[in-house]
Amino acid sequence: MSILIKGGTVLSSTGSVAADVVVDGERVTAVVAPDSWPGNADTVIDATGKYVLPGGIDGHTHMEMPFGGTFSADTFETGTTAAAWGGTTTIVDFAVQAKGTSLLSTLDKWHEKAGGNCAIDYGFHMIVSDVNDGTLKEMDACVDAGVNTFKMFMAYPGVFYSTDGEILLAMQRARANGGTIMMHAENGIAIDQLVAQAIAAGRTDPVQHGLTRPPELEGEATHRAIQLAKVTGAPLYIVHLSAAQALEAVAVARNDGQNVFAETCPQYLFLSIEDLARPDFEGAKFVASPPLREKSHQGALWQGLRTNDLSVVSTDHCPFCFVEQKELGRGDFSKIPNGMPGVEHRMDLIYQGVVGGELTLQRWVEVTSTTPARMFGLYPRKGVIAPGSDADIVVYDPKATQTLSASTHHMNVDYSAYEGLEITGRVDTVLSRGRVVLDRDGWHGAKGHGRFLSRELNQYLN
Ligand SMILES: NC(=O)NCCC(=O)O
Ligand SMILES: [Zn+2]
Ligand SMILES: [Zn+2]
Repeated sequence: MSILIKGGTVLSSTGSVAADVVVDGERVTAVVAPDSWPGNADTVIDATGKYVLPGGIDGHTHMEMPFGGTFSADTFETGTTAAAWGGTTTIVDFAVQAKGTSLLSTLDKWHEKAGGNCAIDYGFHMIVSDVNDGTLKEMDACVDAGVNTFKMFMAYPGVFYSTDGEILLAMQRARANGGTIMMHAENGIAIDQLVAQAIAAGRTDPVQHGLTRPPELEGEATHRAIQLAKVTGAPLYIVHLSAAQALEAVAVARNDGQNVFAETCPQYLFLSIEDLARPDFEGAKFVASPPLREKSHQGALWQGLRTNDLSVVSTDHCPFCFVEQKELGRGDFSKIPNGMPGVEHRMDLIYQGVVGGELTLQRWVEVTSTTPARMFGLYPRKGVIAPGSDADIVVYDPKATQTLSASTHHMNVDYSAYEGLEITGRVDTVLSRGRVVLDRDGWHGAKGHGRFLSRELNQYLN
């Protein structure tokens, strides 16, 4: 089955060019000057006036994640389908080690959950929540199994939290086996005290979630994680960075030549603590950790994306329904399941940065696709349109407009964090490994099309 995508502007992280793209089977076979391909394709996609870009890679999602006594609402099927609707053709989700269990049994469990259910390709990171001799040894086996990124938590004492000593041990192991430690950097010990004080004083509304997790405690934890990484020589990737103080710590380390990388998420660029403060428990829709910040942080984050101190935009997609799930924390904000939906809107929202002059087109592609591909060991199979690459391709209409809404999105969650937001740009057609999974006629994908990606090591280091 061959496909010719003709008449479009092909984007990469380094430039844009008028070109036609030829796909044969699952791969790109040629990128040629307009109208120069002599062959006859089975299917021709007219991309006139549109961008043709490598499919998005969302390196931070949580499908069916156990959290706070419930599970995030998207299954691997619904979540990967929604991702594709938004122009994302690869996700890297998190397998979650429960305390007292092994990493390899955890990995088996996540393979069972995702296998045969994903509409697009997927990989796994491993959440390490129980550091012991067995776990440390198993980290090597995870690397061999293509899961070489290990998320640890300085937040959530009693749940996912690791002590500084445990983090140090895991970093030493990652230093030895080529893995990368991903860090949820918030000072959970201090935060828990602030949370207990708020509850005792009767301050129980969702906005307290933000007020008890001040940006200084993200900045402090980020700095501490960076120092532990420096002592051990391990590479470090800060996940869901939200605060200017944390960005400053990352920038200092990078200027020093340390292998520290960071991602932010659309919610920190577009939403704020004012959303957490919405009345009638509406703020619960916006409870995620780190919390939404004052708007003053947003300019620093956009700047960080330009300077590459923030190299990746992921979503931290972790949806919980407002009715039934967020409800668990009515009367006690600390019981609201942490997380927000977003996997469907990342490409569109970051494109607003292009529309608004914050980012170039090339940088849009770089932070949403090419850098995640390199960071998570998938390049050049993913993250670029070039001969030999997987034909994960998005045809994007830069002039179309759309209004984001729960009534039209495809995520399995009963609200949109961006309800009513009018934006410019829209996904037109998406190919996943050469299969047109959606176009203007609708959905043509299928659960089970997505394959597990055994990933190479971080390509910025190896
Ligand atoms: N971010 C969040 O609130 N929920 C998902 C788990 C995590 O990434 O910490
Ligand atoms: Zn986290
Ligand atoms: Zn997360």
